[in-house]
Amino acid sequence: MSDRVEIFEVGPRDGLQNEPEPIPVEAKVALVDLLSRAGFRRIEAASFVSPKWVPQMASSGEVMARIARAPGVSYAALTPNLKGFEAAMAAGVDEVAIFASASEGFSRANLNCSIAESLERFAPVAEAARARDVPVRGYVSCVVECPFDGAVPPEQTAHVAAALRALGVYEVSLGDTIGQGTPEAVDAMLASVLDEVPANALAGHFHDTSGRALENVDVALARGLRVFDAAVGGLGGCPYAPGARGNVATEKVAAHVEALGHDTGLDRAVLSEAAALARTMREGRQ
Ligand SMILES: CC(C)(COP(=O)([O-])OP(=O)([O-])OC[C@H]1O[C@@H](n2cnc3c(N)ncnc32)[C@H](O)[C@@H]1OP(=O)([O-])[O-])[C@@H](O)C(=O)NCCC(=O)NCCSC(=O)C[C@@](C)(O)CC(=O)[O-]
Repeated sequence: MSDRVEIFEVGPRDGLQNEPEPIPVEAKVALVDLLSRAGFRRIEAASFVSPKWVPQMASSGEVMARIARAPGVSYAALTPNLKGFEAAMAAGVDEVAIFASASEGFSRANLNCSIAESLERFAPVAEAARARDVPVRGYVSCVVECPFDGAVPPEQTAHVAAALRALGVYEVSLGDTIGQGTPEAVDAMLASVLDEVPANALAGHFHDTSGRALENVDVALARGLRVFDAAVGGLGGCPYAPGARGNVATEKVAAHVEALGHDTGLDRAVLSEAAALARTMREGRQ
């Protein structure tokens, strides 16, 4: 078996957004530039959210202005509303992401509104993106477990994934935001989501809080998913999800899926360099 597995690199955004001390723009740019040489097709480099909510991402425009864009790489950013979308366009972002939650508790904590209200807010973003021919990705957070509401029923995740698809997202990334998903729970969730969205329009986004991320990658591979979000060096966490730790490390996922016979198209030597840089960014505060 040698089919392609794509790793969508989220380190510069999901990885760094939770860092408590401001990281200098030069360091963020150096990380993105290194990742640009590693062979990713897509790198989430920025987030145009309220700086009051996520101060670390306030420098996103500057980061986008200073990175050396590699041909063929799509540089992505989160955009929770039209204000974020316009800022992302001004910064030259190639694709945007809207992000909903499968649980009401996390939706309130992360976006200050209900799931239904968040979907209403995303509609004009999706419409504006369509008008400009900008691809839109969708995230669903807390797909199996929520730090506020507990276990999330699979149908609830499927409902939100379907709603994002209906808004026109080309891919729905399913987030085990706090990394508490067991392989059984992830499998049940995927079975339900696959009734609504085909595997080739889904991505797995696993945090490694409980050390089960690779098992969950295996479950998702068996269900036909071929895209996984990961953060180089295992950076990460979500400021509005208590207990959320790092995203699964990119180099770990790459080694794992390559050992299973999949091709990632990544340069593992450059990836190691990027992981070392990511670790120094995190260790800067230890
Ligand atoms: C959605 C809001 C804005 C609502 O926040 P709000 O306070 O309800 O909204 P508001 O409209 O009243 O705005 C408050 C202030 O923010 C400003 N503002 C408003 N929007 C923007 C914007 N786009 N860019 C810059 N500024 C903005 C706005 O202008 C105003 O400024 P003020 O008048 O007070 O000076 C807020 O809740 C927010 O920014 N939330 C984002 C939280 C976030 O980024 N969380 C982390 C990302 S999600 C995640 O990590 C999960 C994921 C995707 O990785 C998958 C997984 O693992 O599950």
